[in-house]
Amino acid sequence: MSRLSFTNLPVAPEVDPHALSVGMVHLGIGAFHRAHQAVVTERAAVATGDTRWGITGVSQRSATVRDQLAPQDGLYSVLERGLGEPSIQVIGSIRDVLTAPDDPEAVVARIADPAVSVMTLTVTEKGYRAAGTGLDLNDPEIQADLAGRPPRTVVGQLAAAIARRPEPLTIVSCDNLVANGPFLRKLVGEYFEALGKVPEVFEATRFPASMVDRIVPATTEADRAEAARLLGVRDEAVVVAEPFLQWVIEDDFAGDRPAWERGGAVLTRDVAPWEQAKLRMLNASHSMLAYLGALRGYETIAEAVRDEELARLAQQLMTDDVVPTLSPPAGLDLAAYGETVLERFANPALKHRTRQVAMDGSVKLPVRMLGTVRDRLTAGAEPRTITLAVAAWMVYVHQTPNLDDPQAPRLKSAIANLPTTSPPPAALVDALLAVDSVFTPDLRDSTVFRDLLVDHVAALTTHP
Ligand SMILES: NC(=O)c1ccc[n+]([C@@H]2O[C@H](COP(=O)([O-])OP(=O)(O)OC[C@H]3O[C@@H](n4cnc5c(N)ncnc54)[C@H](O)[C@@H]3O)[C@@H](O)[C@H]2O)c1
Ligand SMILES: O=P(O)(O)OC[C@@H](O)[C@@H](O)[C@H](O)[C@H](O)CO
Repeated sequence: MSRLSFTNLPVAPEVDPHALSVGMVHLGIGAFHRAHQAVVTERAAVATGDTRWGITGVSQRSATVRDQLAPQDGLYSVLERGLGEPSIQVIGSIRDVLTAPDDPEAVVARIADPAVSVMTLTVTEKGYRAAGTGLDLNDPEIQADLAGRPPRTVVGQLAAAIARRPEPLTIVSCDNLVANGPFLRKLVGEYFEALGKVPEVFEATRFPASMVDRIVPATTEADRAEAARLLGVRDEAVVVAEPFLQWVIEDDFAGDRPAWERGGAVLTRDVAPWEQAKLRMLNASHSMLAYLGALRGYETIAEAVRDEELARLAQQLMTDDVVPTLSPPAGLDLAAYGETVLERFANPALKHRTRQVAMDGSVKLPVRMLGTVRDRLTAGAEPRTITLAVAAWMVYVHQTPNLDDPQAPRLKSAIANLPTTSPPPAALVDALLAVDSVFTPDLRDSTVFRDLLVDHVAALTTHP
């Protein structure tokens, strides 16, 4: 079967890719960007006729996405799976792909290009190379960038490009992090300080916060086969997504940008209440279903949420523990939001693997769960259900042989002395609570939190 390309185009994208010039760079061209920001950017171009916002995608680690997209002239499709028949749309907004490991200098040069005024990134939590609330200056890759090689880390790439630009840039983080924009600004600022030189243009560089939402599981061979059936040509770069799409962006830009609001995004002065509601409700319950679901042997989130006990616990996590910590933005009904989240998780066509959502727990827990635990403890409450989610992560860390986590060696060494079956619950809890890159001293010292963890770990290991 022939391959999707300009000459094999069964369904044309809504935008004419030939007409687009590159005005935007994206770091971390994984599945999510292709199903989210690239789609909104294309819709904005269609709505306005503005042709300046073609995208250069940057593959940060492997050349896989470049090798998928290059033979397809950058074209790919989004396979949308709701409750009815799937639909498919070809997207043309990504105009080229650079691979950072092959040519780090080209990445910096493209971000520094005066035609580029805005960029986005989705490089996962670990891509920020933070330790606690600051840049991890002990990270060997950060040290190598600081020593002057063509930068390979995200923060190093951004700093090098910012320093080269006469005009300030706007950098929009689209990762699931608390105050993602300001956090990234702090990391880049610390990098410049470590270099001993903060360029003047940094002051005017903007890092708006943004809340992103669309469930986009990793693409499988079955997805590629379905895309081929629907398109009549093969698309190696297809991404699968649910119909729901939300992007709330802080309206703080240094220069020109795509009219994202015309593509469905919301521009606002304060993203924090949106972001907090999403991370604490959706992402925390997602992770809880992933850990409890994986422990019960469920392959996908949809299977896990069809287990009535797990669905009840996810609901309880949101209503009992999370909602009391939130100040929702005007117009967001938290009870209805929680219902919608569970309905979205139940979408059987998505096949989001529990093990995919469960990965990188050491960097996800602090963002998704531990803020809620802290707020409830401070309020004198017993955060029972959210602590069950943390306990499930602990048992998962213990039971999973090839743990997919940037801190796997540290976590596994913390529990190395425990028996591989039926570890004493208190010993497992104390060993993992002592990992100070995950748990801050206030949480480590809370007897309420520890006792709840021990109870839950005991229950999970005896009656999973
Ligand atoms: N997939 C979703 O449903 C979804 C929804 C909302 C937000 N997000 C955000 O997008 C991120 C990426 O999700 P995805 O589905 O595209 O995943 P993916 O695995 O398809 O892509 C991950 C991207 O991050 C890059 N990356 C990974 N580790 C890195 C590191 N150490 N340094 C630099 N870059 C690194 C990879 O090169 C790749 O481009 C998530 O971690 C999350 O923050 C995803
Ligand atoms: O993408 P990750 O691995 O950071 O997290 C897994 C999911 O919880 C997450 O991607 C959600 O699907 C997403 O945040 C929904 O908008």
